[in-house]
Amino acid sequence: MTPARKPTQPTATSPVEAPRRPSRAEAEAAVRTLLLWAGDDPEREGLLDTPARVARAYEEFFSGYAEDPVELLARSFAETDGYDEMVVLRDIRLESHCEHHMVPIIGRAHVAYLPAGRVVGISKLARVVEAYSRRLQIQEKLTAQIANSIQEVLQPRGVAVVIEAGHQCMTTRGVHKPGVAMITSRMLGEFRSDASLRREFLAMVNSGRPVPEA
Ligand SMILES: Nc1nc2c(ncn2[C@@H]2O[C@H](COP(=O)(O)OP(=O)(O)OP(=O)(O)O)[C@@H](O)[C@H]2O)c(=O)[nH]1
Ligand SMILES: [Zn+2]
Repeated sequence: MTPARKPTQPTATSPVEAPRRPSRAEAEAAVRTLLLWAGDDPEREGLLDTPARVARAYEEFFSGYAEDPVELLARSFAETDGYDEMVVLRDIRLESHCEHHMVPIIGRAHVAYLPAGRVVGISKLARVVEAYSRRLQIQEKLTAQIANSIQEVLQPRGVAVVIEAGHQCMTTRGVHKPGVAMITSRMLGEFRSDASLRREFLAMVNSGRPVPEA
């Protein structure tokens, strides 16, 4: 698992330092520069507090870097009377930001696993979705990270993750195509090897429904 705030890994030949986190004052100064870049006046009354507001908003949007999904999934329960059927969490609201344009990705995630003795608190699956969503992302990596972390920590017989989302970098700028859904999936273990399980999961989440507009 990649530790928080270390996007690059050192290699044997070239140790890579995690980038220094700027101070809040430096972050606010950067927002003032962007306000000027947008063509406005950061000194006018309506914008005076905006750099501080944006810094606070970033703390919220990107709080996932400080979350450790392994910790979130660490507590599991074995008293299930042998329950070994699929557990599905459907329609988990997903709010992320695209790493290319830093604009919202809005959608929903569907997460399933096949317990192997132990089950996890269902809110923890939604928390794992949040921990990875509240970072700069591309949807493929987000989907894989959610599935991989559940597989690694819980070690179930299989994990399935589907994400359906709209990307505001495609709706409010650039190619301007509203209503386009990006759908990604990651199937591990028995979900990957057993087509009928996969179909059962996909039927449960009914992934063809309209995606929320970005
Ligand atoms: N695969 C993938 N691409 C994404 C995702 N989010 C945004 N993109 C795309 O990332 C690409 C970045 O392409 P660039 O050509 O470097 O950027 P750009 O000039 O702003 O591209 P346009 O969006 O086409 O204007 C764009 O095609 C985006 O649509 C994602 O989650 N996954
Ligand atoms: Zn983008």
